[in-house]
Parts: sequence; C-alpha cells; structure tokens
Amino acid sequence: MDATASTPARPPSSEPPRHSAVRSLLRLWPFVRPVRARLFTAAVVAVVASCISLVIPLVLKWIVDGPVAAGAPGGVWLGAGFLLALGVAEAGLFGLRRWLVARPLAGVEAAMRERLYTRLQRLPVSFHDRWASGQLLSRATTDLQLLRMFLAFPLTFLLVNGATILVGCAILLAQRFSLGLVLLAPVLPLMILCSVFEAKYALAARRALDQVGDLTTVIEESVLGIRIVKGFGRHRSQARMFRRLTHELRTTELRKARILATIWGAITLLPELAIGAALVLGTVQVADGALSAGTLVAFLSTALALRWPVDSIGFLLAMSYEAAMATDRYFEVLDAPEAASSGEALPGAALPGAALPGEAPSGETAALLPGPRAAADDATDGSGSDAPDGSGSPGTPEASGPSQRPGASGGLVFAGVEFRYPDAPRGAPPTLRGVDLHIASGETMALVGATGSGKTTLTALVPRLYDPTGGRITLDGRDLTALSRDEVRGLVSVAFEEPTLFSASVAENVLMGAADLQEADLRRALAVAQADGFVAALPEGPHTQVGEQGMSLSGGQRQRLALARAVAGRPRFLILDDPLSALDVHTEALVEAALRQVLATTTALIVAHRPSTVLLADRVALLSGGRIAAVGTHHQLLRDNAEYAGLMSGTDPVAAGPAPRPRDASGGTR
Ligand SMILES: Nc1ncnc2c1ncn2[C@@H]1O[C@H](COP(=O)(O)OP(=O)(O)OP(=O)(O)O)[C@@H](O)[C@H]1O
Repeated sequence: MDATASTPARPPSSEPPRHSAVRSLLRLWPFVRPVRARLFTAAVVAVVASCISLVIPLVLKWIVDGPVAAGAPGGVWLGAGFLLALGVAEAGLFGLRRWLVARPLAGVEAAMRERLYTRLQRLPVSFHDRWASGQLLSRATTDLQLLRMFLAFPLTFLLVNGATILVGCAILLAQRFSLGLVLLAPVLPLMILCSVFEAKYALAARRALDQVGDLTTVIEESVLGIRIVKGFGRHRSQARMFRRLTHELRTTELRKARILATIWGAITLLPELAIGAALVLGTVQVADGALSAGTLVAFLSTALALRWPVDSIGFLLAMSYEAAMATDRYFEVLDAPEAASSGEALPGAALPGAALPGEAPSGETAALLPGPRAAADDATDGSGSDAPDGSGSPGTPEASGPSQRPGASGGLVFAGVEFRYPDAPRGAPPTLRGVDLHIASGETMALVGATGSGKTTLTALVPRLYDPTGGRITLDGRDLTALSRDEVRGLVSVAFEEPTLFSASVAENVLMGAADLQEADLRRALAVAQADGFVAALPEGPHTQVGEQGMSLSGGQRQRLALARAVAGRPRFLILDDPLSALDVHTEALVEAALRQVLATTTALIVAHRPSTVLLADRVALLSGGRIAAVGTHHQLLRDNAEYAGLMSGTDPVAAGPAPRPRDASGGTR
C-alpha cells in the first residue's frame, strides 16, 4: 500500500460548530481586553472620520443652493476650501486609527500564539498522537493571522460602517422622508440573504482552513522526509497527494468565492436599484417644484457616500466568518483536556487489588519482585549460573518467591499496570496488561520482547508521556501520579531510540536548558556517551549548532548526544529505549563501558534488542504480548525460556557467535 498517499490525519473535531459566529468571536475577549481602550479609541476615531464623509454632501447642498444659485464665486471658493479641510481631516483620522491599532494587535497575536505554544507543550503525548502536525502549525500561523486581520479591520469597520449607515439613513430620512424609505427598502431582503449566507460560508471557510492544515502536513512531511521520498522514489506519489489536496482546497476556495459573489452581487445590486428609483422619483419631484435641486444633490451624494459602507458589508462579514472558524480551531487546541497525561499531580489510578508500595504484593506481583543485587553478578560475569537463592526455575515468574521481596518499595515498581492507547481500535486488547515488575533501587533491568510487544509503551509510562489506564507505578515508593511534573522530570531521564536534536548548539541540546548543570556535567555526559571526541572535532566544539538548522550528524552521533542528554543530570531513574542501536561495534563497546559506571549509580530500565545491551543489566524482563512473561538473568532466561532464547538467537555472541545486526550505516555522515 502506498502509505504516503493517504490523507493526513485530521483532528478529532474538524466539523464546524453549531453555535453562532458571534459566540465564537466573543471568546477572543480575554486576549483583546488588555488593549480594549486603544481599540475603542480607534473605533471612535474611525466613526468620526466616516461621519465626516457624510458632511460633504451637506456642504455640497449649501454650495448648490447658496453661492451657485446666487452666482457668488467667493462662496463657492469658501465651500471648496471647507470640502478640502474635511477631506484632509478624514484622511488624517483614518491614519490615526491605523496607528492606534497596529501595535496592540501585533501584541494580541503574539500573546495568542504564545498561549497556543505553551498549551501544545503541556498537552499529553496522546493528543499529539491524534493530531496531524500541519493542523497545529496552520493554527499557529494562518489562523492567528486571520484573527489579527479580523481585529484590525472587519471588527472595527463592521462597527464603523454600521454607525455610518445609521447616521446616513437618519440624514436621508431627514432630507426627504419618502425618498429615504425607497432607499431603505432593500434592508430586509439583504438581512435574510446574509443569514442564509452565514451558514454556507462558515462551512466552506472551516473546510478551507482544515484543508490548509492538511496541505501543511504534507509539505512538512515531504520536507522532513525528503531522504525517504527520494530514496524510495516517492516524489510522484507525494506530488500526487499534494496536487489532490491543492485541488480540494482550490475547489473550496472557489465555492467560497461563489457564495461571496452571490451575496456581494445582491448587496451591491439592491441598493443601486434603490438609488436609481430614488433618482427618478427625486427628479420628478424637482421638476414638480416639490424639492430643491440642492436637496436632491445632497440626498444622492449622501446615498452614494453610503455605497462603500454598504458594499463592504459582504466581505467584512466573510472575513468575520473566517475569523470565527479560525477562533473555533484555535480553541479546539486550548480546550483539549490536559489532565490525563500531563504529568501534573493527579489522583492515583490504582486498580482494585494492585499492591501498594511497601505492601505485601500478591500473585504475580510477588513472583516478579527482584532478587538481591547479587543477580547482577550472574548477568555480567557470564557464568550462566542459576538463581542465587537456588529456587526453582529462575526464568519464570514463579521462580522468585516472596522471600525475595525487598523490605522497602524503593526503586521503580509497576503494579498491575494496564495501558490502552486512547485511539486503539474498540475491542482491541490493551497494549499492556497486568504488568508487575520491581526494579530495585540501584538495579538495572533490561526489557526484552518481540517487536510490538509494548516495550516502548512501558518505558513511556515512567516519564508520564502516558498514564496507565490501570494499576500504578511508584518511584521510590511514591505514586507517580502524585508527583508534580517538575518532580518527575527531576527524577526520571529518558533517551529514545529515535534521537531528536533541536536547532541549538550541542551543549544546549545535551543540557536542555537545565540551569543547574555546568560545563563539567556537559563534559562528563559527552564522555559517558563517547561523544566527546566527535564533538571536539566540530567547527565550534560543543557550541556548534546542530539539529535541523545546523550541522548534519550521523545517526550514531545523534544517538550518542541523546544518551549524553539522558545522563547529564545524573538522574535517579534512567530510561533508555535501545540507546545503542545505531553505534558501530567499537563505539558500542566504549559506550557500554562508560555507561556501566553511570548505571551503577542509578535505577535503570533499558529496552534491549541485543545481548551486548542486555549484558549491561542486572536482570532481564521478558515482555510478551503486553505482559511480563519472565524475569531473570540473561543466562537463566536463555536457558529456560524458549521465547527469550529465540529472540536472542542469531545475535547472541555467547550462544551463537557473531551475527549480522543493525549498524550505523552512515559511518559519520547522515
Ligand atoms: N500512539 C499509539 N497509538 C496506538 N497504538 C500504538 C501507539 N504506539 C504504539 N502503538 C501500538 O502499541 C503496540 C506496542 O508498541 P510499542 O512501540 O510499545 O512496541 P515495542 O515493543 O516497543 O516495539 P519495537 O520493538 O518494534 O519498538 C503496537 O501494537 C503498536 O502498534
């Protein structure tokens, strides 16, 4: 199947809301509140400027009925000078309005963007799993620009034009009531048209914004995955998908234009017809002597001065509906629940019957509790001896008895942990089921399992990227859900198999902005990860920019920096997801030697695929189908557990000699 040809994942709520656009836009108030005085002043200035344009016809009436009728050129010059002054005042006031709104609105946009960014950082990983990145990017860019434009233009001008139309209508009615009524005749049909237009246009506007999000996702994926696209010759399928999405967006934009053209046509045509009718009626009245020529000139000039405020209503409304849809999209992110996996202190999610730290566990929980640290010797000395206490078959959960339960529940404890991904298919079994595992304080546990057995998922629970849907996890006896986000970050450090580097220097990437870490911590971390050599050779050493905007590094180099980042803060708990997979044999051996010293001072859970990594651990837990199937030393499991032996065979240097395994193929360049 062409994986790249499917439409990017849409956010869960991309349907237009059923509430009105006004209700959506009112949600912007908290952001606008701090600059309300300036915005209000700007609106008043604009109303005054707009009303000045309505005085011009009255001056014209005075010129026609006065100096022109009396043949007094001095009066005409005076009138002309007054008209010029009005024009200058109108232009000056509109300029002042622009100056008043420009700075505060840039601030509003920045504040909204900052709020969105902060929110995105706080939202749980499960949220990011569900949302396509382009949908989030387009909200942070296109949508916020739309909102700034709305606040700068339609918001003010709907108000200004509304006020101008009201004042203008009052002047028209005062000048000639009957002709005024003729001009007002189209108001009702236009209001009905606008309400029909609202529903249709809002739907199309929302669809267009979502499609911009889809397009952004495809462009982002094509750029980030350019090597895969080129390497697999996928540029055609990517281009096809891009064209399809562009075509869809174009269709939606055309639909928007059609709806807008209809309403704009009606908004322009109906008042023009009314002006035409008023002109005919007015001319007849002037001919009959019932109306002065000056009044008719003033009346028609006022009507024409109202043309722009009336005509512009169409696109001002269109921009407002777009802004309302952008507001909905913005608040979909802000309203997304954060609590479930945010790392905030939360009530415990203990399963009934799950053993509390320090309590006597039951069943499998007790069976999987670790033996004393002596087990480490077995794992690392290569002797392959049995369990230290000589009990039963050490490779099975039943092997360890309650006698091995540590007195305190220090270390990392998984008790009856169950986990199901929020977007997992209905009826699918949980990814993790009844996981009971105790990694004693100071112990290193390797986590081994077939691909898809849930290893990464289990490790992701410790830094609270996700929260268990059942059971509990404790760190040194403290329930993970009772710890604050900062406490968890302070205790737990992680390195994932896919190392992510940010557009920053090597030092910043390794220390990740931790204020309390010093140059010495950086040097030690780089040395542990065997990264000091290649970092020193970079043009500016640890201050060289890396990541997307900087130097390209090989997969192995990136992995070593990620490992350095994990160990830099001397974490109490270290979680490593296959951290050495991209290293060459020589570097791997050096990293392992240095890592052993770090592991001696921490409690660690390491996902391992190869015996060389497994041998870093005191004990090994075998994860099978989301459950812990066995716990023991490498050699015990190798001997007693067929599944474990199967997983290790072919790559086990002890049992089967050297075998092919993944390497850092790039050998130094990405
Ligand atoms: N975000 C997610 N949403 C839904 N299901 C997921 C998600 N991430 C992983 N899974 C599923 O959970 C199961 C376990 O995945 P996990 O990545 O934990 O396995 P693993 O043992 O680490 O595999 P590997 O050794 O290949 O890395 C898989 O079936 C996977 O499809």
